[in-house]
Amino acid sequence: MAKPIIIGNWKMNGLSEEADHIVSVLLTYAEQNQNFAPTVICPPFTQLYHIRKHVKNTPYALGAQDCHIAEKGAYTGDISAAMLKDVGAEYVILGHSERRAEHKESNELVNKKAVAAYKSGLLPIVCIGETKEERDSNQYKDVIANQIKGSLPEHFNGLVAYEPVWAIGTGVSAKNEDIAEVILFIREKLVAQYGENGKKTPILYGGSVKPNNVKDIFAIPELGGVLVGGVSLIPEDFLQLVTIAQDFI
Ligand SMILES: O=C(CO)COP(=O)(O)O
Repeated sequence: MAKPIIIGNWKMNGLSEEADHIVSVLLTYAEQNQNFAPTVICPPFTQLYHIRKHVKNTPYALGAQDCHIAEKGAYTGDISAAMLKDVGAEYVILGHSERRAEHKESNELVNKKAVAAYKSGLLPIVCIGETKEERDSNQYKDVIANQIKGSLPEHFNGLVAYEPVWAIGTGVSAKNEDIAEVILFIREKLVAQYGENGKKTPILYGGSVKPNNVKDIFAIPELGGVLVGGVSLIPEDFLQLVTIAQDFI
């Protein structure tokens, strides 16, 4: 297995001073350590162009946190995948539960965004995951199956992130056996939908990933990496995840 990928989702955080601080800590680490696990940082749109200049020719890749379905046009306030590519992004997070909840993003919309991302040369990171009510009422597999079927386009070349909504930002990650069960379930669904290609899609876990639980999470079979929120804003802790990932090949 390849080294797990680590993706930091800054969410709506990172004014210039904070962004510069995080990036400078990451760059110092990169100067001192070679050949480390693939690492992606997803700052807010406002920081992408600036950070691009600093991470160019370093091991860090850049991602964004959303994109519009159209390439360009009369969509005031929106940002297209082509624009993200233009400022150096290689990845884009789509269908995060915070967007599904706050902006009522449907599986159909996420699907169209994934197509737009792919057409512009970005790798979509499509987020799926059940709410606490859906887990408690034992509907989580149906929800996840629907999200996979609805959110992933016919031709999909990207990553899937399993983020149970109830584990995000709570400080308490899902139990490893629960994560493991869902990761295998997602793998089955991907193989059913895409055949051989479905075996290659990296499946990530997100939800209160921290230095003290990441080692056990990386050990989960079929897991391709982690999508990290809060800890991505604490560069020393984020880099501990990167260091721990080294041991997983
Ligand atoms: O939503 C997340 C990443 O996209 C997870 O956030 P936390 O790591 O803060 O729980």
